[in-house]
Amino acid sequence: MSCLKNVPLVIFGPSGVGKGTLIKRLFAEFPDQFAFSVSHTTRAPRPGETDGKEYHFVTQDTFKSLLNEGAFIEHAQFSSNYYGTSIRAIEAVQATGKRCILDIESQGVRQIKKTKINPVYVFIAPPSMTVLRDRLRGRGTDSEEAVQRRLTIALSEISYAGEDGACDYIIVNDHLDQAYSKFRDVAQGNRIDSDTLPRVDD
Ligand SMILES: Nc1ncnc2c1ncn2[C@@H]1O[C@H](COP(=O)(O)OP(=O)(O)OP(=O)(O)O)[C@@H](O)[C@H]1O
Repeated sequence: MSCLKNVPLVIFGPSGVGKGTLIKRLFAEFPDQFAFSVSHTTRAPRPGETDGKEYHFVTQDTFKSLLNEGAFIEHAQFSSNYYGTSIRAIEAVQATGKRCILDIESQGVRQIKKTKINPVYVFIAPPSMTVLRDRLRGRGTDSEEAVQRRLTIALSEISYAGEDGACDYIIVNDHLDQAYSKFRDVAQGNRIDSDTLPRVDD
């Protein structure tokens, strides 16, 4: 077993690129080897959600105290709610012997780089902007306006991934089986050859 297998694995990349699809397949193939950490949130639990399972549900005051104590390696605000990944949540996964998987945005990646956590960073890239647009449309969860917004953010994520030291590996999610095979290799602590970032002028 490689020592790389125990450090958290951070997956980031544009919305709609297929991060969730790859992670779902990994969890299905190796249910005992990988897990998400349980994030904190100030949003209210939805029906069926349990505190400590989907999220640690906390008040804004508790969230702010934890933030001031330096409990979070990354946090973000979406609409009026805060979300954060705590060091303890990562340690809780590690204590079970599983590898912790973090599916986050590039803002979170920048924050984690300032902490003592030293994960492996994998950027999942689309083969092209056209394909990304088609996947976002095909998913059918966003309005055309939202798709355009996501594409604009995607451009800056891809540009960040191209910066020196931004990520350890780039995997282009073109053919799912091939991308998954590379992703599984990295998740299992192996080294792979990075793919090349797509041109973004199509
Ligand atoms: N290699 C692939 N080829 C074709 N379609 C794919 C591929 N990978 C994923 N998809 C499809 O693209 C859509 C977006 O995938 P997914 O929801 O996994 O993206 P995501 O990166 O997790 O997005 P978000 O960050 O918004 O959650 C889905 O409909 C999925 O089935």
